Amino acid sequence: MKVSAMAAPPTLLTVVALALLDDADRVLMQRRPESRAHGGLWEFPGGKVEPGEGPAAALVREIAEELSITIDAADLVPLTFAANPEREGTRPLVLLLYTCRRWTGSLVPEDGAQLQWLESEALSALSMPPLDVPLAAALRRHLKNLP
Ligand SMILES: Nc1nc2c([nH]c(=O)n2[C@H]2C[C@H](O)[C@@H](COP(=O)(O)OP(=O)(O)OP(=O)(O)O)O2)c(=O)[nH]1
Repeated sequence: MKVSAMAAPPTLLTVVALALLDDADRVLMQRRPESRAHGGLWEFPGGKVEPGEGPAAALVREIAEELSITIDAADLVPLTFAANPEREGTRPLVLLLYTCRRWTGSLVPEDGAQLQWLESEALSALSMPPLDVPLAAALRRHLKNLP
């Protein structure tokens, strides 16, 4: 097929997510407002990278918006990623997970959202959006020094 006859390919959507860790290796999880997509599910806070934005800058911005705290891009450590199944007609998406152990300010959830600090063992009991599930499993392995 000629390129001109093909529909414009959907561009990759990059989404960033944060495992914010406290001194006891607990992770902060966020329950999405009921009214939104994936409403009521627990996820790593974060969101979409805007055009022209880098992933670390996007995460700093999303965390300020969602949790009302300040993190420094220099404190972000990439951990792993997840991707949706690549199917024709579906926009490809990658979800990049970073860890961070430093922040300033007090945690305040967004309207309708809830926040909870959890031991990594407790993550598997949460209802999560599909791509957060493998991220949580990788975080648990990382925190337990497992392969
Ligand atoms: N965390 C997470 N995000 C996912 C998954 N699957 C999936 O399509 N997404 C998409 C939904 C959103 O477009 C984006 C997450 O960004 P976001 O948290 O800012 O989403 P949102 O609902 O607030 O924004 P919007 O899409 O309504 O504009 O990633 C998943 O399994 N986990």
